[in-house]
Amino acid sequence: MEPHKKHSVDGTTLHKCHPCRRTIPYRIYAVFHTCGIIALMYHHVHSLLTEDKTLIISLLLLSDIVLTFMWTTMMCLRLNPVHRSEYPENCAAQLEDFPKLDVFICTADPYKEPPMMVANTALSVMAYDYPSDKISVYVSDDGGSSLTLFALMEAAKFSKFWLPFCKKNNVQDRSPEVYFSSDSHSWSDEDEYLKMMYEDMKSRVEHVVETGRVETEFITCDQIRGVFDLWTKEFTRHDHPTIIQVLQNSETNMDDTKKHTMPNLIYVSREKSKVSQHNFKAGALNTLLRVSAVMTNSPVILTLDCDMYSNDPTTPVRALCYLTDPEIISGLAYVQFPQKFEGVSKNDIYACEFKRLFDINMIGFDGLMGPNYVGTGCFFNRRAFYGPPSNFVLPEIDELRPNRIVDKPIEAQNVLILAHDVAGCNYEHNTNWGSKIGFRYGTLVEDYYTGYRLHCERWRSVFCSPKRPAFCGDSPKCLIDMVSQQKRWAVGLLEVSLSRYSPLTYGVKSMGMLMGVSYCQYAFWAFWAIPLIVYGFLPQLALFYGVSVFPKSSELWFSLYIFLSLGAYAQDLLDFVLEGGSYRGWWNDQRIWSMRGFSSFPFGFIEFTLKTLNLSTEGFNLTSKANDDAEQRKRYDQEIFDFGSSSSMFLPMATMAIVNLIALVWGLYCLLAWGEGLVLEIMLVSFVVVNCLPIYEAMIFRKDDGKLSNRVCFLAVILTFVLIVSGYFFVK
Ligand SMILES: O=c1ccn([C@@H]2O[C@H](COP(=O)(O)OP(=O)(O)O[C@H]3O[C@H](CO)[C@@H](O)[C@H](O)[C@H]3O)[C@@H](O)[C@H]2O)c(=O)[nH]1
Ligand SMILES: [Mn+2]
Repeated sequence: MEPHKKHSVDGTTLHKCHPCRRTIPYRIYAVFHTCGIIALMYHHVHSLLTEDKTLIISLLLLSDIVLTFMWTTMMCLRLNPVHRSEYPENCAAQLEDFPKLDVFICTADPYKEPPMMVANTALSVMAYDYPSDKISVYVSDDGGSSLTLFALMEAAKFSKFWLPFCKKNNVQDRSPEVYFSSDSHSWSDEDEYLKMMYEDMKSRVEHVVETGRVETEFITCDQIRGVFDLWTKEFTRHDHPTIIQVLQNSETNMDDTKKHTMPNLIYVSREKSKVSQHNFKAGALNTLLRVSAVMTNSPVILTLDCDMYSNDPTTPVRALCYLTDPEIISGLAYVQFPQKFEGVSKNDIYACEFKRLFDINMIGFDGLMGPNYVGTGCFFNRRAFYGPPSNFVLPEIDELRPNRIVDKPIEAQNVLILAHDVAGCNYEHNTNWGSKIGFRYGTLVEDYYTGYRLHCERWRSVFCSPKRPAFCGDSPKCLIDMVSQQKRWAVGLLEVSLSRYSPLTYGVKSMGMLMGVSYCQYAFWAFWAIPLIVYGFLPQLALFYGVSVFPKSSELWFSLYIFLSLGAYAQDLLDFVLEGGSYRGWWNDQRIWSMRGFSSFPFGFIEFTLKTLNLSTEGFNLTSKANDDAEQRKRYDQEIFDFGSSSSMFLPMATMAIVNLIALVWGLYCLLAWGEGLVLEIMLVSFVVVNCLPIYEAMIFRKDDGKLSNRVCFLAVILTFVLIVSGYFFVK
């Protein structure tokens, strides 16, 4: 799609694409920055040959190579960013011809992902402004939990009232939890009545979750009473048969007013066995792909995480502006919406909004071949899972062909039998699932990897970012959750970058230079650890021993350092602010990025190594979405860092903070005592110290549960001592 191009069908415009105005200045700046980098590399090589600080200079050179590489990947995404707008009202004219829509919702643990949250997510999509009989919602429960099934059974009942209510009153918040807890509207009697019904259901579900079992008197729906008997004594989440339960059928179920049909709602918990691989979320999604192919086989698929409810009922029509455009559909794999989060603190202290990931880089990718897939809020063209646009890969059985027309009711006996069959844990043996068909296996970041492989097959994608967020989700709300999530991503990304499908080799070959290198920014994400750790310790230790690692302020190279670092930071800030971020938000973002460099990334490296050597079997650690610690919640809202667990992940950053503080004191002392000092080193150290202020606070001044544990502080002091002593041998 060329920039500035309008796409119209029969004279009505469906969508437009506008290049960003910053493109030209960015390209000009890139030329200067590149010259600067070349000069710096020359400087390093020259010093390496003429000076005798080989170790120090080699480490700096290595770091700067990584920084240069990362900057290049960002530059590729800054070459042609585009914004898009779409015109759903023009698309809505063809209501009759809307394609069927299958929605996939993933959940995996009723205690980390409260069933009520899953129910709300399901209700919010069932209530889309879209022909109800064309929507089918499939919930995949990897936790194999009767509690989740119970919540969905209740949701199905409630939806018969909720859906007509939303449509009649044109409610915008179609997640009942959001609607009933908002105070931006006045309450009618009908509202009150529905709210009561909702609260009733909520208390039943929460009661069941609390007691941990579904008692028979709670099961009001006779048709599905039997299914709960499947949870026998031998049933565990890692070992159980397939459960597929149709909770609502659009052919037979009407809403409360008997005017509208209801969407399909289907609960799926795939068969699990300890001895066969389940491939985490990618495996769950592939099961849904097959089960839905057997039951409804809709051409459009929306994937959602259970924590991402729909925040705008018109979203599917918006996606259709692209997915029904005959000019592009044959090559279009998916339409990705950004992940937006609710309840984020004012300045986002843990940088969990991921502005770079979900906004800034997205528009950059969109000007090339399209955004990467981020696991949720994405409308797929079903065909995209079956090989490249020009080269259809046949599934092993006819019933799974993406273009097959389904002509049997979803509850027909043989449909259900086949659905159970394709959800079996051994079904994928000797098939192309996970390698050539469906979501791709082999990494903990199935989303990134699947999108990447689709782009390698020369599929395209589109980024759609409407003003009103289309989906709202949950993000980590304490530090340990954040660093653990990031560690999982780091491991998953290393699994891609160091495989034979690395974007640097395979990617560049199959998608071209720009896309391939852009994809490297994530793939080599953990490599940020190298420059961060080197710059966090090396100049500081050198400072102790009066050794200069950077040019003196009188040298010309000094200005080069200032230009490159200020330039890179300023451009990062500019990206952030131009895409709607705040200055404080940016400050927090860069701080968290450097903290990850001392926690998630190095620990990700270690875990990846252990995994490769078969010494660890770490899987997919779910992020907890049950924030029920009130104290912790309060600290988060007040933007006070929460180090609340005594994890060794905090040790390197605590050590780094202490080393920098001592270095700063010592450096300033030298500067004052002798009137000359290592200016660049002191500037760097001061910047780090300012960034570390919350860490010092958590070490010394705080008494609450969120402070840095004594064990970590103690170890950090010892480690600092060891570093300083050993610094004598390699710095001097
Ligand atoms: O074995 C598993 C593990 C996870 N999930 C689901 O995967 C989703 C994402 O898990 P979450 O703990 O919320 O991880 P996040 O780090 O928040 O998720 C981001 O990163 C993941 C990849 O690591 C992507 O799958 C997600 O879409 C993306 O939002 C949830 O709906 C889970 O229920 C499963 O279905 N089966
Ligand atoms: Mn999540």
